[in-house]
Amino acid sequence: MSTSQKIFTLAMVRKTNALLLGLKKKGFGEGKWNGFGGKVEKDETISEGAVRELEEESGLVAKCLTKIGILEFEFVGDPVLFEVHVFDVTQYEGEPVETEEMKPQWFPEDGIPYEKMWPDDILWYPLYLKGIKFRGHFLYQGYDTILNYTLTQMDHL
Ligand SMILES: Cc1cc(-c2ccco2)c2oc(N)nc2c1
Repeated sequence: MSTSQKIFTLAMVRKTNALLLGLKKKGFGEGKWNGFGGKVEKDETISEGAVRELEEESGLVAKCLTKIGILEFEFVGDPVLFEVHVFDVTQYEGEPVETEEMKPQWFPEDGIPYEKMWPDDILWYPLYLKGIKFRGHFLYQGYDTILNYTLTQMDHL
């Protein structure tokens, strides 16, 4: 089966015991709280794409990113495979601002609104918050149901 891969970024911005999430106001994932990210353009590296998307969507300029995960998403009946590179951002400049795409809000690590997020998040956030790197593959049916998944701890990414 011919699957095409599309590379996306997801930047998770953290400060002491709190995580910055954005409410997606339109487009893919509308109505869900998520990290900040999007497509990687042809003329940029994956981490350059992550820095660009974070600034476009939140106004924050990442000064240091750490690759912490790779998530693959496929949807029943759709040959496109989403390959999402997840980064942890703890050093950044600026204050988060609402943009056309995203309404940012800080959440305490023990108050993450999983019921208003992608269903995979509740599965890998606990690893992320413990500093464990991961690789996951999720088969979605529609945007709200995971039919099956694998999630593996990785020592290096
Ligand atoms: C299918 C899917 C896509 C993304 C995504 C696209 C761009 C950045 O992330 C997700 O992000 C999360 N947390 N679950 C996700 C599921």
